[in-house]
Amino acid sequence: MNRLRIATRRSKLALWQAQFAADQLSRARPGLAVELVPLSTRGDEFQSAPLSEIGGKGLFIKELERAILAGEADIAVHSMKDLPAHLPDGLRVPAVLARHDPRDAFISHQYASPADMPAGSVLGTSSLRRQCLMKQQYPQLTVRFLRGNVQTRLAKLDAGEYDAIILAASGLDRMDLNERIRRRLSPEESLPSVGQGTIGIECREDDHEIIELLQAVNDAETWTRTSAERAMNATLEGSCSVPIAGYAELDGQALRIRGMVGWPDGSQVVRAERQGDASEATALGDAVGREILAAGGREILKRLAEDHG
Ligand SMILES: NCc1[nH]cc(CCC(=O)O)c1CC(=O)O
Repeated sequence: MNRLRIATRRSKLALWQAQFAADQLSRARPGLAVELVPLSTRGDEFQSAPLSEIGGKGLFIKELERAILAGEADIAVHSMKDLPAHLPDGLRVPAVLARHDPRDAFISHQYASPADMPAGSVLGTSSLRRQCLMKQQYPQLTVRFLRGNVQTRLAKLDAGEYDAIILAASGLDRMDLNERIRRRLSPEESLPSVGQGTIGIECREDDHEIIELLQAVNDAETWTRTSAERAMNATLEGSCSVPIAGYAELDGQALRIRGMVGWPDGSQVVRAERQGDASEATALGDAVGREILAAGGREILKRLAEDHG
């Protein structure tokens, strides 16, 4: 193999991430000719509708997966946050790159943190997780729907449509827009999304040559954290139409994973956490998921599924 084709979405952030992965792969295999294959996805084309109405998270990645399965690309580079709990048959993610900042970022012209926002202030986010966690702590806020790529969302804030917005810190760091960040929210303030800040690489599960190449850029620590978070998500059967968070940290071999499921208006939040050895990552993630289900999460997920018909 001397040529590697990388399927990517066309947004600036997606292209940056694909190029970042391309650079790491080129370093791991000098002489490899890496090229990007930019594709349009339904999620990018229908930016004004709520994701849950146009088909959910999978929309951003289906076209990239189709291209790999059709042999039009060898790999696809994704934000792990955008990958559903279960991958389609025939595909796998053999590598994740070293995680960037997993935290949520608070951005505002007037306010330094969510706690400073007076009653009735408008916070922009279309993440049900961010909405739920902010409303739980600051019920006086009005949360308003906000979609579009990172640049579009910042432009809507600047146009005065919102008093503040929340975005992933990693996306802003990658786009060199981090001077816009007023506060990086701690996991206690805003428990991150499963996979946030992590770039993953997907390929065909029978493509052994590519899998071997990808393993050279895999980051072991990120892999362990991702495994724990995704195991929790799989147990909860998480989708993007549900407020779900899952965040794992590693200190040497000591793994800590925290998770939550909530009601979108913040009126209910169920949390659980486990600590254990890194070798037990998936079991710990699964245990957090099961504890959340038993402590009221199952009821919340059932009611949300009924609401969405
Ligand atoms: N929901 C879209 C999305 N998917 C991944 C990121 C950020 C990059 C990452 O998590 O690595 C973003 C933007 C955001 O949430 O602000």
